[in-house]
Amino acid sequence: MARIELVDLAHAYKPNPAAPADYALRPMSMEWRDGGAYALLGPSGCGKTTLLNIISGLVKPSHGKVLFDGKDVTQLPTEARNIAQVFQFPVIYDTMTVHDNLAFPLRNRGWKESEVKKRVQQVAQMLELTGDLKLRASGLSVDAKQKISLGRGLVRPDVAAVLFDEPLTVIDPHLKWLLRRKLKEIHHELKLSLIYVTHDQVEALTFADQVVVMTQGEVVQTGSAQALFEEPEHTFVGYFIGNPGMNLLDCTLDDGGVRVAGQPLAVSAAARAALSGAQGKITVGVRPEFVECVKAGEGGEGGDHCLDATVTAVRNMGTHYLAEFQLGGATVAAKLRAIDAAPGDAVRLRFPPQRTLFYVNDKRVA
Ligand SMILES: Nc1ncnc2c1ncn2[C@@H]1O[C@H](COP(=O)(O)OP(=O)(O)OP(=O)(O)O)[C@@H](O)[C@H]1O
Repeated sequence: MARIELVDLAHAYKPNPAAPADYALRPMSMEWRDGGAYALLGPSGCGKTTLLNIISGLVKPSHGKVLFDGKDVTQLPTEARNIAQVFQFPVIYDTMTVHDNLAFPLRNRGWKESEVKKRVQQVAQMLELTGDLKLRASGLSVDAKQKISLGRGLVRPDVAAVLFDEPLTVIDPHLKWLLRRKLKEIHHELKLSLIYVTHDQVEALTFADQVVVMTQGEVVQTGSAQALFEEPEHTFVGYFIGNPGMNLLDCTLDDGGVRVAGQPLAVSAAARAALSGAQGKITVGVRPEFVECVKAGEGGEGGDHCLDATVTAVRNMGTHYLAEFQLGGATVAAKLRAIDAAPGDAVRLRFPPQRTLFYVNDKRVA
């Protein structure tokens, strides 16, 4: 297992990149700890695969270095990096048994047969493949074949890292749910360094200790599921994580507070200080889980943290109501335990100050 450092890393597929948009990966530096489980999460085209391929050695970066345990591996080919990889589609030997497929990476490195047997049993048990060990891979379903690919990726204990590129794409939804949790348990047990590319937030948040969120070739935040949910450092993280994502509303600075859709919204002293003199686009963010709905004319004690809005939709989701409101030209979503209003009604929406975040040019300031 290895600590992985990315130092001033950047990559452009086109020659002579000039503008930031010319880069598939914009300049970044970060360190991933030995034995950590990391997910690279972002929409299609944001640069996840480029970053994974730079770590595996399939792509040589145009700038910067990749270090494994302090050793510069940037110019080393994939086979000299001591990594395991699992791809979207199964990569296995159809004519071999499941056992021999799992044993292959170990036998290739000269492991004793008794040790091979022990390790294969351990990995097969974790992936619930024990009953299939004697079967020929060719007769198995695509799900089972992909489990073998996962097993082959996880079987060597001495790799620098195991890299996964959307490995659950072909897996049936129910098994996908089980495997996500399984991978987390396996990580806990085998303590391998895992790097996992996905565009699926549930997959990333279930599997990883740390999620690296990317957009347009840039890493905008690395954090735990809780940090990404509660304290998104960038408006993209607020929007991309959560279902629905964070409410993000344009606002203007006002004496002692801000204005949202022309209405005053009181802010904390800390937020006021952070916003004072801000230049550029100012955005207020509050997650649908934290928005409160009170009747028009009522604001209770927190009246100055309320804004007038109109209900546009209410859906009963079984565990909660998902309500939508019109606030000026913007839409605000709220997940509510109960709602005493119907579409067309005037209400007040309360943004609790401790759950209300502020962004200047998309970066969080308070
Ligand atoms: N070999 C290549 N040559 C030129 N441009 C490329 C190449 N590979 C990727 N790109 C471009 O680099 C950018 C990042 O692509 P990348 O595949 O890394 O993103 P991704 O987040 O993994 O997307 P996806 O989930 O769709 O694979 C995209 O604009 C893509 O078109």
